[in-house]
Amino acid sequence: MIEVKNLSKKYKEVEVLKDINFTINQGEIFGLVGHSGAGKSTLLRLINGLENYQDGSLKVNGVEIKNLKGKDLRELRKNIGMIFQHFALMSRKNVFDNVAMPLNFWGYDKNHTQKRVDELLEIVGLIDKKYSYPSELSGGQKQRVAIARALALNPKILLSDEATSALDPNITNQILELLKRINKEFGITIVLVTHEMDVVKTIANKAVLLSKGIITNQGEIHELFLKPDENMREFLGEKMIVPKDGINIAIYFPKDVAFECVITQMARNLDINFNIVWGKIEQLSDLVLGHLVINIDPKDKEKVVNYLKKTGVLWEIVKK
Ligand SMILES: Nc1ncnc2c1ncn2[C@@H]1O[C@H](COP(=O)(O)OP(=O)(O)OP(=O)(O)O)[C@@H](O)[C@H]1O
Repeated sequence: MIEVKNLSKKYKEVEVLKDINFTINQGEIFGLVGHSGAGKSTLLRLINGLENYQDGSLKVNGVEIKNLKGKDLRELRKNIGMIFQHFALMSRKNVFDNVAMPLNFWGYDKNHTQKRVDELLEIVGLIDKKYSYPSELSGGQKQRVAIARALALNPKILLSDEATSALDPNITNQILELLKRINKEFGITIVLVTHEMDVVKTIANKAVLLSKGIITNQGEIHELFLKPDENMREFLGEKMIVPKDGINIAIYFPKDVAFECVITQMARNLDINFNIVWGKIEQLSDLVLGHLVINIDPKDKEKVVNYLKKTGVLWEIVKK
């Protein structure tokens, strides 16, 4: 659905996206994650043709975005809804008129617009606020209006630029639940830009991690979290503090063995003692992942390694 190949983007002489490659399939919730200035918003603007790129290819439904002009570009944007951190609502228009804006722009008749706006306000749970003005709404409600407006023309893709960054955690979760429901019920592909890994963890299926215009990591969410490498750990702000003595072994529990008693069984079967020196359970959108570090006596290393190889868990010896 969205295919990015060897894409590069420059602002004057500064290359802000370098050799970007990824594919987003229809119906996915895909995260573009990274620190401020990584190039996430730029990438999102390239997808809906708001900006141009110098090298490489960016195709939406097989169409090269760079080549689109005039009516074709407007048609592309009709198929792509967008929501923003600060909602971008018109303060002088009420909820109904805000949601009706795209329908009016495309010249739909009054009856269709009335019906469609009511339908959308039902979907986002705001039918009772139809005649309220943005200033009378909470942040979460404003974002719901923005979501309704973004869906007005039945887009195939919804782009979300830090849509929950201005909201508190509780409201963030409600908006993420709404986005999940929209994705499921209408099959809309969602691309979300965020600097919060929690957001991606909660709803995305796949993500790319961007750093200074380069993709450092990409894949299924559970893979990214299952065995986070240096880049992921740095992004997550995670510092593993482990003992200097002995051998530290990190064990990652994939989805199908997350709850099995690998550790206790190993202690019993091998008749050894060890310490658990670091641990974390990660709740992802629909699964739980475990990550433990054990500290063993060097004399047990071979036994433990051989045992772990047989269990099917992922593991590695932590470098000192
Ligand atoms: N219109 C522009 N002209 C020149 N440079 C720009 C322009 N827009 C963005 N940049 C630069 O491109 C780089 C990527 O910016 P971008 O906004 O895409 O990052 P981001 O990851 O979305 O960050 P943030 O979360 O802070 O918005 C930054 O170095 C930024 O200064």
